[in-house]
Amino acid sequence: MAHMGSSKNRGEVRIHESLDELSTDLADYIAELSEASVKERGFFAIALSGGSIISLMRNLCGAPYSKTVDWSKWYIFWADERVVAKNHVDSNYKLAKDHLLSKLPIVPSHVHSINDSLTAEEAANEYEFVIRQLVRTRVVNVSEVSDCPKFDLILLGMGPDGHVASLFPNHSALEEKNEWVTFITTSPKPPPERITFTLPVINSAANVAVVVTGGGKAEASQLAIGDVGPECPVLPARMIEPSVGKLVWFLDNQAASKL
Ligand SMILES: O=C1O[C@H](COP(=O)(O)O)[C@@H](O)[C@H](O)[C@H]1O
Repeated sequence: MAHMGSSKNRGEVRIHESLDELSTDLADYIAELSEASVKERGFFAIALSGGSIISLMRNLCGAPYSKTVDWSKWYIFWADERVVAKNHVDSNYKLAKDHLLSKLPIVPSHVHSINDSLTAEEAANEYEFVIRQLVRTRVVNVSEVSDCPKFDLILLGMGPDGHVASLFPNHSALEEKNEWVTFITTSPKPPPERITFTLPVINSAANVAVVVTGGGKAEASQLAIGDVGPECPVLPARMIEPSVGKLVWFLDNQAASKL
């Protein structure tokens, strides 16, 4: 049974006793948001991350979701991507394709990944252009309070250093206010070249979920969600503050052990 709570201005916090329980809750949450978005707008625009979150979404591939979710209305994006070939072991696209997308009846033309033949800067610019076209046709909604896209759901993981998407602590990409998608060539976690949604885009989403598991992330979880003093470092994960959207944290007991 998950413990639910809220942390001052840090959204809803769901703490799970096991990874199985977390996966079940995460699949239910995503399916409910999909149903609500399709009913309201006719589309479900979801941005994925790489890393551990993909295997934690595994329950979506089975019953009842294979029958109850309207997969034809899903449009897939990435909150961040490593600038490597699509068949490279480091590719977030490959990870999602191998373990999730290939098992779901998603329309291939609804899957929007980066162009892997470009430089990081070109790939970021082109990806932003693609998103702009889809905002124009309202496949991706637009924010009422910024000129940013309003994704129905952005799913994020968090590294032990508190990074989310490819927004790393003390990196200048955190300051980007104008671009929707930016690029970095100096990621402290390999591979070095990446593209990433910027904070304004993440904070304009209708829903943001951050999924964090394992004791190695307990300290960062405390700094990202807990009551901390002004002397504590402000991690990128703490900068996730949707302006009108809803923020939900999915933690296991170990990641939540210092909250
Ligand atoms: O490099 C990345 O790391 C984060 C966190 O990954 P995790 O395996 O620790 O959950 C991930 O969310 C991001 O998409 C990825 O590019």
